[in-house]
Amino acid sequence: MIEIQNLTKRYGQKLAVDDVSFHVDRGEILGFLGPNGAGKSTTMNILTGYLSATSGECKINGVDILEDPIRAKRSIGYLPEQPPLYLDMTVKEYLSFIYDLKKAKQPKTEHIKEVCDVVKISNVYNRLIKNLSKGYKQRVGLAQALIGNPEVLILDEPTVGLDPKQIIEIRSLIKKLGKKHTIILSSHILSEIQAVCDKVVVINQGKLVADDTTANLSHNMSNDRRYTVLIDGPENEVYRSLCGITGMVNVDLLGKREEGVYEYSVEAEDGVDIRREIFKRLAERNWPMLGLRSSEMSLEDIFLQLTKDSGGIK
Ligand SMILES: Nc1ncnc2c1ncn2[C@@H]1O[C@H](COP(=O)(O)OP(=O)(O)OP(=O)(O)O)[C@@H](O)[C@H]1O
Repeated sequence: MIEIQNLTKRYGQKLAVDDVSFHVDRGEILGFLGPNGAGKSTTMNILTGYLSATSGECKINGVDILEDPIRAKRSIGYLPEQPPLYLDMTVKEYLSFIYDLKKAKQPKTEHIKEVCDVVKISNVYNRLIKNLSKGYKQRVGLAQALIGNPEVLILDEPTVGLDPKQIIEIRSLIKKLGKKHTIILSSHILSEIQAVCDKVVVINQGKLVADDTTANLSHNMSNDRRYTVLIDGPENEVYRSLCGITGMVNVDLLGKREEGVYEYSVEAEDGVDIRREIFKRLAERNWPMLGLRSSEMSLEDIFLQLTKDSGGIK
């Protein structure tokens, strides 16, 4: 659906995007991550036809954005970080204006009504945009992206500046939209990417440093087979017992969590699943296991690791 091949962009001497390739399949929600100045906006601007590339290809639905921008743009709904709203228009006037600009083909009144229903702004249809809350303005921004029913949605930090309730609402709306559209979502809120996206692409200093599913990234980058275990039992004996398990590489006592209850970090040899053996040993000694969780890295840890040379994240 979206195909980016060897994309490079130079601003004079500055190499902003350096030979980046990735693709997004139909119906996927892709998270696009990177620290400040990594080249995200440049990539998105090329993808949406606002900037030309120095070299490389960008195809939307098989159409090259540089060769046939008008056709390619028909498949794209774009919500920039600052939604392009005319504040002195009502929602109705604005969406009607956008409909005309995009030369949308759907029956006008029905289509605008349908879009308003999807993003839940029908109740403010006749209100001036400047009087709407930030969350509602963002929904109007999403509505303009949806006019014309484009297959691809490109959303640049769509939840920036919203309160937690609005963030949850917009996120679930994006998830819902993902059922019908292919979406690229740029965000610096990592939990958002983890909650909403199927796949994640990370760029750093113009280069692609990761392109995988969120689950795979977290799994592959983790020091495989690490768990945190919470055990009700005498600390030294439990420690020794855990150390004695075949395939155990390391046991660390993390600390006391309740009276008589201690938390341990355990690590097994590659390819060895020690969970059952831990359970059996503890059961034999009648030391209840109160919790066992995988210590796989969060997307936040992965992001920091992948971009650690760039001097901080946005
Ligand atoms: N018009 C321009 N002329 C020269 N350099 C530019 C121009 N636009 C961007 N850059 C540089 O290119 C690099 C990539 O910028 P870009 O805006 O794409 O990054 P970004 O990942 O979107 O960052 P942010 O998260 O801060 O928006 C940066 O070093 C930036 O300073």
